[in-house]
Amino acid sequence: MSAPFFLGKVIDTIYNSAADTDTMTASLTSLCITLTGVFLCGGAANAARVYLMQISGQKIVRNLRASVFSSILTQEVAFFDRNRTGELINRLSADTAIVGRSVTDNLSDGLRAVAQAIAGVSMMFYVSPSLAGFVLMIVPPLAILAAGYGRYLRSISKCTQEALAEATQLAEERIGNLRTVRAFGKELSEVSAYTQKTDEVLSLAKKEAVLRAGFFGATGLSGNIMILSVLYKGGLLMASHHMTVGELSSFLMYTFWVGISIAGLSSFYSEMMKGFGAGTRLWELLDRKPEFPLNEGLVLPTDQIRGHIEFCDVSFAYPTRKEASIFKNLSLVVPAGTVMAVVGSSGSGKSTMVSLLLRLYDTDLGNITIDGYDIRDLNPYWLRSQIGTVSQEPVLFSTSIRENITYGAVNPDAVTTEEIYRVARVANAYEFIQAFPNGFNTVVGEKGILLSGGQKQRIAIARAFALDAENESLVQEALERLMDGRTVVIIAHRLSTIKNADAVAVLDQCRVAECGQHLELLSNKDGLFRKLMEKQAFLQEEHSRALG
Ligand SMILES: Nc1ncnc2c1ncn2[C@@H]1O[C@H](COP(=O)(O)OP(=O)(O)OP(=O)(O)O)[C@@H](O)[C@H]1O
Repeated sequence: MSAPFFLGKVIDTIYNSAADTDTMTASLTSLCITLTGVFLCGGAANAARVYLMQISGQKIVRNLRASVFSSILTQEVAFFDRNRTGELINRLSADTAIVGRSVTDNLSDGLRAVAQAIAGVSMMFYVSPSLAGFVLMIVPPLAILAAGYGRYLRSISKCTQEALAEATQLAEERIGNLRTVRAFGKELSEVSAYTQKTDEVLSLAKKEAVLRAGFFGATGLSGNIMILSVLYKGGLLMASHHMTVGELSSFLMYTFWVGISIAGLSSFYSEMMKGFGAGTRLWELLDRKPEFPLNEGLVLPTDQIRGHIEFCDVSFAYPTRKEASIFKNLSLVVPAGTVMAVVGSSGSGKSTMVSLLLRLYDTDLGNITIDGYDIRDLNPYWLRSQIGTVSQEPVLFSTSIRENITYGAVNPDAVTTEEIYRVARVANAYEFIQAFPNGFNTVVGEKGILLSGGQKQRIAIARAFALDAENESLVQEALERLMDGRTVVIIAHRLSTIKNADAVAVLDQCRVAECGQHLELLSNKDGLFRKLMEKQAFLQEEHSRALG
């Protein structure tokens, strides 16, 4: 007996031999045994399917997260001027989770629904091709409806993720800067701003719910239409003796089965479209090629580097503000082994010079050379590893002091405790670190918030030392040791720092307006440097008067 007819034949037997109790009992028993067997096998197969899909789905999510994170970290710095942290974090956590869900539970349930639908439809065709053809006429309009619904759901899902990203961005920024929010007493207004953002998410969720309800209603209705058409057309076929009661009953069962599969399929389809919507933003990020490479280009032998820096006719504007020129034909020479102090009014481009030297951005015109090599030909990763940076506001990570110091090393795991102690001593940081109850294992808090400004700077100096393995005067002394035997560019505000420099460059009007030794520049009464220093002396005087 062929399989698709099995149930039909069983029903026919039961129907035809209703009077024959023995045959009926035998038939019912065989039906029960068969169904039990099917259930047991189905149970085991189901368990295996769910387990395998879960594991492979989680692996997909893990790989997706790692690829997205790697893609984010390799983008050029200008990318981060355009994309905000909270939004990127949202892509990494929420978007990947949605895509993950659509490829784990959902894909597994979807595959089962597809298999069930294929089996059911094949059975229907096997039992009665003409009836199956008639009943399945509902499929083309349903497919058109599904296509429209899918497209709309995808765009709603994308909008929802974007709204959610904005809410996350707001939360991330305000929580990260809670001290400022509190200082200005803005807690309540920030809460209402956040609620407003999440309201957008809610209204999109409502739209999605309406859409989903409509689609699910339509698929449910199509199931009912299929049953009704089986009863109608099947009834006619039976009346004209083209179908037996058993065949019609089994056909009806397969139709139910296909109806249930369609409900499962529509749920799968909805989740998949939602996943696609969230995924669009992820694929954009994954496919994005950084504007310049991270680890390609010339690597010079370390013993050949002298550190002669030249800015030649450099013109530059930030990519996000192309119309505002920062430099126009700026030229500056910093001879190897010398200390150059760069001064200028606020916003004149001092930090920008350092960003260009580190090749965080490329110049628009002109070039920057180190020992005659254009930095665009050098491997950026290697270039940065040759430059130690100590910032006025050093950024520490919320790990231990030990980890923050070794972060500067090429291979942090290889740095010994003795080396860490040595660099900490040179940076004048050893004493205060050891005074903490947990010493070098003290966790510094987010962005080093649990330390004072001077302590943060000294740890940053130790970190810059690790590269090659209570206050201003200590920082200054530590800096002097760091500068020994190197070419140094200092962005200086204080005369005390400028005094120790071999030369001073004054930035003004997008170029180097004055350059020379500080005494020489000071002697020029109408010079910019003189004016800047007079202003600073005046401000310092004001400041001490206000304090005292
Ligand atoms: N990432 C950026 N995108 C767009 N514009 C920027 C960016 N960073 C700085 N700028 C602008 O470039 C100009 C120079 O900034 P820069 O930080 O180099 O000045 P600075 O001389 O170091 O200032 P300060 O003494 O106040 O620290 C400023 O007008 C600033 O607004």
